[in-house]
Amino acid sequence: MSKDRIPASLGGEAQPPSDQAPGPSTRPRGQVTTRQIAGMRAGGEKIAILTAYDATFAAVADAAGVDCIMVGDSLGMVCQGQTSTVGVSLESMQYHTRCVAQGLARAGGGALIVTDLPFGAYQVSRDQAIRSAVQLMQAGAQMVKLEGGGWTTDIVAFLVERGIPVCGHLGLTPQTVSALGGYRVQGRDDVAAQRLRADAVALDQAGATMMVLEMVPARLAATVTGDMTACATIGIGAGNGTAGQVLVMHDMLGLNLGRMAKFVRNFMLETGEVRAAFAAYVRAVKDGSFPDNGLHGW
Ligand SMILES: Nc1nc(=O)c2c([nH]1)NC[C@@H]1CN(c3ccc(C(=O)N[C@@H](CCC(=O)O)C(=O)O)cc3)CN21
Ligand SMILES: CC(C)C(=O)C(=O)O
Ligand SMILES: [Mg+2]
Repeated sequence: MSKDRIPASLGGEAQPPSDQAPGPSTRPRGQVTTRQIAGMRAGGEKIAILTAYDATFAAVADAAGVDCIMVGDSLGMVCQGQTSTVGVSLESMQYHTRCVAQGLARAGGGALIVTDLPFGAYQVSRDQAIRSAVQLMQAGAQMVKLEGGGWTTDIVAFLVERGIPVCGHLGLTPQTVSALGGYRVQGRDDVAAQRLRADAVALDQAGATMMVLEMVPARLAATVTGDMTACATIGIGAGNGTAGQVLVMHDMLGLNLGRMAKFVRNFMLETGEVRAAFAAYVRAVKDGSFPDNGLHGW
């Protein structure tokens, strides 16, 4: 699906980069679909995403205009107080997905729900991956996200063929923090950059609708977002050349247990109120003013 460019008749004509901020979102009210995400990627409207883990915050983020809500396994860190995402269970992901889906249903919200497959729920086999993904879809997810390149291509294609939209995740993949040796920038040298580009193309061809690029050099993320792939690249600490952005909700509200990552902007400081902070984030992503720190020094 992601290989098919959206025809101009559906508003999918690619636009050259522009200094001018795009107008208000053309997304119709109601449920955001994978088709609309593909159209936004092709048409140049930036995709604004926040994480949420419960009904109330999900409904408030939706009302502020986020296109997707990610039920991230970061909940292990921000909700459960763990120091990594490695210990998060599939049951926890189901529970928080249900909370978010219920909140959106009750508020009449239409943001697309993307839930992380947690560590250990897709590494064993394609069988295990589809069973886990089905559990998340039945809990209310509308797309599942999994981390890694190379070896995941096969799993992504398998899920997509069976009707489960997939979001990839390359660069800093927190589930493999032990192997990576810490939460650090990825794809810096030529070999690592080439591997990331190859992984991105493979995920795109396997049918991924979206792809998170976490803590990679801005130039590399922008290259992957060019003609190389058709899927919607979503950056976090990856500059502003991606098709969209995501932040952990708590971070952009200025709330954290540990050290705040450099790529975070605290939207509470300029707004003083949660609803306004979410709205300011959506506006800043849509008009391209967040992130504003170019290469982030990496
Ligand atoms: N609250 C929260 N926000 C996140 O963005 C997040 C989570 N939790 N949990 C899952 C992963 C882990 N992530 C992280 C965790 C730490 C850094 C960090 O410490 N970055 C430093 C180091 C940079 C470097 O050494 O190159 C930074 O200053 O940005 C970044 C992303 C992103 N995800
Ligand atoms: C930050 C997003 C991309 C994520 O994976 C998470 O919240 O777990
Ligand atoms: Mg995650």
